Amino acid sequence: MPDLPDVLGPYEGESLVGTSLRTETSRVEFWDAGVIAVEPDQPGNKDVIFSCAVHGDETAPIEIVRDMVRDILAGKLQVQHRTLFLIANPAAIVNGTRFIDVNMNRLFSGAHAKGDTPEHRRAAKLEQYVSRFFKQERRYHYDLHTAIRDSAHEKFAVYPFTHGGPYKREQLTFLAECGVDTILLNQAPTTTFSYYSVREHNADAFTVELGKVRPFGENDMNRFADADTMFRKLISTSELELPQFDSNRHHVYDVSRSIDRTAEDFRLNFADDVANFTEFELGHLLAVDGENEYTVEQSGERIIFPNAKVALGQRALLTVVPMPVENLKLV
Ligand SMILES: O=C(O)CCC(=O)N[C@@H](CCC(=O)O)C(=O)O
Ligand SMILES: [Zn+2]
Repeated sequence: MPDLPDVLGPYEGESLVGTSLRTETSRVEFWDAGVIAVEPDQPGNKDVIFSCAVHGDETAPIEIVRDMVRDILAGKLQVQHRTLFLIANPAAIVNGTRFIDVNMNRLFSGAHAKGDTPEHRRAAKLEQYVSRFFKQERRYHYDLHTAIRDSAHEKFAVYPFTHGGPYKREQLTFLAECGVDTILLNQAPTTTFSYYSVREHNADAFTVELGKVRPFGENDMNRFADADTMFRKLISTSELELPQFDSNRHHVYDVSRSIDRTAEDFRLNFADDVANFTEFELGHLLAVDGENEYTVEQSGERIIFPNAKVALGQRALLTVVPMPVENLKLV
């Protein structure tokens, strides 16, 4: 792994914290290590957050964010809307691991108050930065990730629980333009970063999975070109022009079950190289959690985010079922 300064540039370094720099059209403020706010002199009406490295080994989103920040500072990307970049867990990046002590993406919406690890403290601060940043009515937060496994749908987004509210055509179209053609509808509150921004700040927020986890230097950045182009357009264009919503562009899955690891002897009944969105036959044994066996209950049920190594009490597997786009309540 390259040294941290090579990865994040000087923007992560303590030296800049509390200072700001000017570009031709905006002020760039360094609120904390990896917390960079861009305040255009004449801001448009959107507040946009891009976060990365909630999981420290998910490197492609870090490179995407780093390059946007570099280009803003070099005057190559002129920002029209207030934008906050969050490099969520710099310590885990340095460590080259998903996290130092605990999975940070289970610590939002106040869950950070139940512990005192570096991740707990950082999640609390990230919430404060988001609260300090969001001011205007139109709020967006794209929390960028890459997944541990291969995936039948390379790019997908988790649409956090809407509590019965409608799903937004504009957001589905924006994501599709980013190459994210698959959406998982979460059906319960979670302690993820994206749900926090939805629930606490009424933002359009998503966990966006852009590909597979790879070490620095091994990402084929061409695979992220559409996402990168759209992210840049979003913050540099006063009103983004999107194509008409087209239901044929989207694959939608409803989260059916969330299976937690509750026992030491938890195992998945499929190989490590089985990809996300793989479908199993009705009755197929998916996981064994101590005395409990989890089998496929619905035809078309597929697995997503399987991880037998999660801490006790955490989600080890989701199952999803396809949902016709026509069944969605859209606005
Ligand atoms: O690839 C995996 O197994 C994990 C990928 C990952 O980190 N996913 C997020 C999803 C968050 C959400 O449900 O919104 C996570 O598990 O934190
Ligand atoms: Zn992740």
